Amino acid sequence: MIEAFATQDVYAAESTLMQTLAEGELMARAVEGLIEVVSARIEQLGAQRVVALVGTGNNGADALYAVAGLALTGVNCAALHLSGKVHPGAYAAAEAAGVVLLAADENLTIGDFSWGEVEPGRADKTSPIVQFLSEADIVLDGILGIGGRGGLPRWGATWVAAVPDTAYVIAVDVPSGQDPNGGALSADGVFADETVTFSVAKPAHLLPPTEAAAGTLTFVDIGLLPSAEPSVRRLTRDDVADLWPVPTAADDKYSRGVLGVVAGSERYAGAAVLAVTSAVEAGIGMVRYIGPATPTGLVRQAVPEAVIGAGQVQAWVAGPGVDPDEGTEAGRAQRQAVVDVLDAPEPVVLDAGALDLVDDSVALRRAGRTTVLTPHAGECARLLTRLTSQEVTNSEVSADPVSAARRLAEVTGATVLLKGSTTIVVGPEGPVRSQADGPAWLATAGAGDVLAGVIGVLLAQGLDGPVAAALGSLVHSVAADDASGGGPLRARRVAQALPSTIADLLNRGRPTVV
Ligand SMILES: NC(=O)C1=CN([C@@H]2O[C@H](COP(=O)(O)OP(=O)(O)OC[C@H]3O[C@@H](n4cnc5c(N)ncnc54)[C@H](O)[C@@H]3O)[C@@H](O)[C@H]2O)[C@@H](O)CC1
Repeated sequence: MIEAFATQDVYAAESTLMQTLAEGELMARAVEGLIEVVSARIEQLGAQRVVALVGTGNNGADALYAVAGLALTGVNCAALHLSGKVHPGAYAAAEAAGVVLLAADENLTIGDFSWGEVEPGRADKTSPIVQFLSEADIVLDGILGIGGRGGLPRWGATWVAAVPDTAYVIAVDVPSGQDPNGGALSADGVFADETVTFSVAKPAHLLPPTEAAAGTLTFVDIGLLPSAEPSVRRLTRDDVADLWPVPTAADDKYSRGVLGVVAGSERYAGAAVLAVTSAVEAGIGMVRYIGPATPTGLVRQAVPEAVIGAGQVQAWVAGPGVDPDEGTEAGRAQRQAVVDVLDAPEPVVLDAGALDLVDDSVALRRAGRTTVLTPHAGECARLLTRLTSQEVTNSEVSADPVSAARRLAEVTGATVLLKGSTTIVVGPEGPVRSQADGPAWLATAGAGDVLAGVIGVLLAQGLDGPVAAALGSLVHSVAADDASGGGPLRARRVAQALPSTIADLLNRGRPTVV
């Protein structure tokens, strides 16, 4: 599991740890790890020149000490820093190691040359800053770390605008200008190829949309161990074996969980097949399917294991392919079946068409009962608009998905899984969960029906809402990765990949006995 901690908790852990260490030891560990990572990239990329952007805090000191260390091993290194506002120890080390140093003023002048007119994104080629950075193969961003607040200062934005497109950008700890605790993305902040962070992730690394600015996340262990609760959790493939329910010899099909699936309509009949297939492939004891004639016929044919009709279940999936507008008798009956599920005592996944049937009675009706809502951004915006009587747009949800998911969890009392390239899970309490494991090919019709089936299986087997949602999302994405092999995929293949994906994940790390 990857856990991200809020900056105040990281600072608290730092100060506790520093009391046990010699002065400078913690930064020395960070710098040593940073040098190791940058050296590896120099080798991999055949890089000739490394340029550090050095801010006024310890983050800048990390970057400057790192280029000093690299220069001592013969690497061609340079550093841009603010005149008079640089860590003295790091500056002395860089000077002694022969790092080429350029000091710039906060008021955007260097000597007589004013480069204050350079607009971020439209760097003036005659600017000495642009020229200084033009030869950089690797740029080490040490402008702001976890002490950064309120985006980049103007001088910092101008430095970033001068970074050549061809450079490989490594952010030290946090991409400068992006809020370390996550939040809106800053367009003139750093968009790194890689971020080297220390011991633990920060929320910006795991949460959309700032996650997009962090690039690949690399950890350097400096011994930090925050005692606070994490703000964000992300499951990894290594966690699956500990969480996924595995049957024992004492189990039968009923004890392994029975899932009720209310899915499909005349118009969206295939969704029923996908959700039921997914549940069966993900290892449910039994599926009971409820739906109109056409999807029922398809389910009978495609999934002979499914039992048609109501009966006792341990959890429900309601909504895939349910058409909220179907005016037929069968359509009305299917909507009533969804409404009945809303009142069921068992855990429930409400997806797609069922979300349109969620009104402000849901918090009361499902109080004390496990409920997982699985909207995408558009469905989340529609739900929030309806439930809060305030217009919320799709783009508002996409710009700050964490706040939107939190708000929806608050007003419904449910666990909200907000779909996206990074999927967010917010429970009624506890940390935010974030999963970003699937290939972009997974953005395909029917993928959500398969996801709902997997989460339903986990709820039927007794997992709580947030864990079922996050684990379901991870396994669904890994199955998609396995099915895709780097190319296009259809939702049915994601469902069909589930048995071998789950087997691989369960056997991961298990020693082979020959
Ligand atoms: N405390 C420690 O012992 C360690 C800290 N480490 C590094 O130290 C970093 C944190 O250092 P700091 O606490 O000095 O914080 P930063 O280096 O992130 O910068 C804080 C400085 O920038 C200023 N600042 C913040 N936002 C600004 C803005 N928008 N415009 C202009 N100035 C702004 C602050 O007033 C402060 O002077 C970590 O991210 C990490 O890189 C590592 O060396 C590990 C050990």
